[in-house]
Amino acid sequence: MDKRTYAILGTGALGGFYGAKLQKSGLEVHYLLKSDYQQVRENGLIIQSKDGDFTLPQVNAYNDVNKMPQCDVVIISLKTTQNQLLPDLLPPIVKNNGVVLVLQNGMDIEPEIAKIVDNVNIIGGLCFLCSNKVAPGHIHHLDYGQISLGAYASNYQSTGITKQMEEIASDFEKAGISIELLEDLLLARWKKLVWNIPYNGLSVILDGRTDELMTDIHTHQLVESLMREVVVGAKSTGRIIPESFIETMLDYTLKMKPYRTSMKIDFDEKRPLEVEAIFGNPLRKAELAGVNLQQIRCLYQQLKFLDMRNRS
Ligand SMILES: NC(=O)C1=CN([C@@H]2O[C@H](COP(=O)(O)OP(=O)(O)OC[C@H]3O[C@@H](n4cnc5c(N)ncnc54)[C@H](OP(=O)(O)O)[C@@H]3O)[C@@H](O)[C@H]2O)C=CC1
Ligand SMILES: CC(C)(CO)C(=O)C(=O)O
Repeated sequence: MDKRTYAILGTGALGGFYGAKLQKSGLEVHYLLKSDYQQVRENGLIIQSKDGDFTLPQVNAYNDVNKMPQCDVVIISLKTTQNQLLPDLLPPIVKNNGVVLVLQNGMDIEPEIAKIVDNVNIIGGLCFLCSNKVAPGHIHHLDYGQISLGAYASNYQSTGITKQMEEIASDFEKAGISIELLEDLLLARWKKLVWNIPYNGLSVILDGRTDELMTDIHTHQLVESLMREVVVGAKSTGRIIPESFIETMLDYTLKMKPYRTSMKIDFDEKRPLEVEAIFGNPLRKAELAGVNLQQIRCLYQQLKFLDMRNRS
């Protein structure tokens, strides 16, 4: 096959970074933008990265999906708070039998995509990336970058490794992004939440960076106890996360450069928070299985209040 073409639905901290890396490796990439459209169309993208800075003076920039070509792989890199737009944004650019690659944090996004487009391969990707958009078309990649990929099948049945996953992994690896292929997407989503639920939630509620949450004994204990509750949530849906994974996530965060989580950045910028995808959906999933995740519910309720007050 010819080289695969990529569309980036939401050219921000994550989509801008991965899209630019794919383009730099020689692939054709088409970027959907909103407020940065004019700037990026005229000046391209600037990537400031711990792995080496680079600029792409010319990119295929759009502010309307109807002007974009259909692409082999459509990467969803909007904030989940904008996913209500997907019924309009996705169908025009997805190829029959193409791939929709969901690189967003949270749970239960893929079933929503499956309702919007059929005859596509839906793949979820969990990104271990620390990246911020610091100005229009200017992305600052601070740390990490690895993606774990899993294919979606109805009700998150485990699928094995698909041909499309291997092809995407090959494109990303050529672009310098390391990829892990997984057989069970639901397990991968729960594992990512072991990080996102405590740190994203507490960073907003307690107004703290990751290093601050780790050095104080009380917040360190709180983080750990929330991680354990995510493990209980995973178990309620038949997914087992080993005890050692909690240690790995604590260690990963200790070694991370002091980081303002993406949810904290959204809060500080008075943007909507991804509360439903990261907290509401896993809570409801566990509830359906008869399990009440009390500590996570407590975070959810506080975040809903803070989010509403912050934007009113
Ligand atoms: N940043 C990171 O390091 C990580 C992020 N994630 C996840 O990735 C996802 C994306 O996050 P992130 O990249 O940080 O978020 P950003 O806010 O940086 O990027 C989202 C982009 O989508 C654009 N957008 C919004 N609405 C539209 C629209 N209607 N048409 C076109 N573009 C639009 C925004 O443009 P505008 O600014 O003009 O509104 C923005 O540039 C989230 O689910 C997040 O949790 C996961 C791991 C790490
Ligand atoms: C875990 C992390 C930092 C990416 O590795 C993230 O997902 C976030 O900031 O939301």
